[in-house]
Amino acid sequence: MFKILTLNQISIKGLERLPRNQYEIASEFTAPDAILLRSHKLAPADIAPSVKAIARAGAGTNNVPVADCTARGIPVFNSPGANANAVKELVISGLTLGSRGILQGIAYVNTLGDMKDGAELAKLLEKEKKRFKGNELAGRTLGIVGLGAIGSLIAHAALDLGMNVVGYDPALSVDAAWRLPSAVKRMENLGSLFSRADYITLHLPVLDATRGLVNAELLSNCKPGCCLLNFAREEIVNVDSVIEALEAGKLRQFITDFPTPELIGRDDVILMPHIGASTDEAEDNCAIMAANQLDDFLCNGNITNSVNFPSLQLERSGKARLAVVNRNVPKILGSILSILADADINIVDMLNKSRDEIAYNLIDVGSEVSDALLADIEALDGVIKVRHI
Ligand SMILES: NC(=O)c1ccc[n+]([C@@H]2O[C@H](COP(=O)([O-])OP(=O)(O)OC[C@H]3O[C@@H](n4cnc5c(N)ncnc54)[C@H](O)[C@@H]3O)[C@@H](O)[C@H]2O)c1
Ligand SMILES: O=C(O)[C@H](O)COP(=O)(O)O
Repeated sequence: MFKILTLNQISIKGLERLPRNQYEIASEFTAPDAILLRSHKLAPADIAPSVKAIARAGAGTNNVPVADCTARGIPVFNSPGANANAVKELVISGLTLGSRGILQGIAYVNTLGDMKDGAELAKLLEKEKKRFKGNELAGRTLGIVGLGAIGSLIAHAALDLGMNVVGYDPALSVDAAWRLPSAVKRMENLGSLFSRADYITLHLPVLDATRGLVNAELLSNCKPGCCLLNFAREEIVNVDSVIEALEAGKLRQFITDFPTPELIGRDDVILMPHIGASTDEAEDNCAIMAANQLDDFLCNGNITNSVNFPSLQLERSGKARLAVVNRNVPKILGSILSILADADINIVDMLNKSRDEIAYNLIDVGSEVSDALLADIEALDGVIKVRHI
């Protein structure tokens, strides 16, 4: 029986992927086998020694201490693309809210509750509506920073709205490049994107290299009247620089899913409470993907969509399976295989892959493996974790 610790509310459709005869699921456990979470901020000390895997039902894993998990031999999974459509739809709403006086118009109408004469009300609204006039998106240029799962969906939607689209992504994967519409113009650097766009939307992860990326220097490139949207992460944008750019008229509006105190109450800012992925569909998709990946790892040792481990799947064969995590240095695999050979244990199938500083091995053997032999493998210099599945 595996114990799964949930640190956020996880969609029931995902939890149903973890059958009750194999899994106990609760929000409190002292020695869980795995952690399933969304945006809960996890500290290294919160990860019990019993934890074998962590699954983030969502895209960003900046709330998980990934480097610490790698050092401890714990794979961290996420759900790439599973909430991308939800974010795309909210960004399209952001674009329309940023181009017309929609929120201001709604707020104005709501002040008129005392007017009881319908004809008078209609006359007043016809007189006042010019205050809420805006501009169309068609013909304007949208700059997309980060052209992965979300950025590429937004590129398609913006082109459908008649916008021109320019994009920047220095780490674009081949798969992501295939998904991009050919009409997206590739920008060589962020400065060029910022100087061309009427609207700029951010869809990149927070990393050491992207923290504070949108700063005063970059914002100085903006066309006056530009509108910036941040549905990626708070840390990517320097809020003081954004406020200065708003006050200098460099930016007309800032629309974000990550409010900070100094932004609240400003007329030139639209704040949402981190609801980019808050749809039934996205919550179900993310939870199902995360739970399936966790199940396949705990039951078979297979790894799909990990942010720190290599991707690796091996059909089950033989009597038992060993899953071994070790430092990615020569000779360790040879030492593991020698221990098995000395114990007369035949290897039926095996797969070994590495990613950065760690290597991961699935070894199917023809006979049962004793606890003493597992302890010998675990005691090898450079071996981080051994599981007998
Ligand atoms: N508001 C929300 O609720 C919400 C929901 C989902 C995701 N997000 C955030 O959006 C981010 C992107 O999500 P995704 O699903 O599109 O991820 P993704 O991994 O599919 O795409 C991210 C893209 O950013 C690119 N990138 C990396 N560094 C870059 C840089 N310096 N400049 C430009 N591009 C760079 C990558 O190459 C990749 O193509 C997530 O990491 C998460 O932080 C927010
Ligand atoms: O990175 C993500 O997937 C989003 O920020 C969604 O976060 P949430 O699952 O807490 O809504």
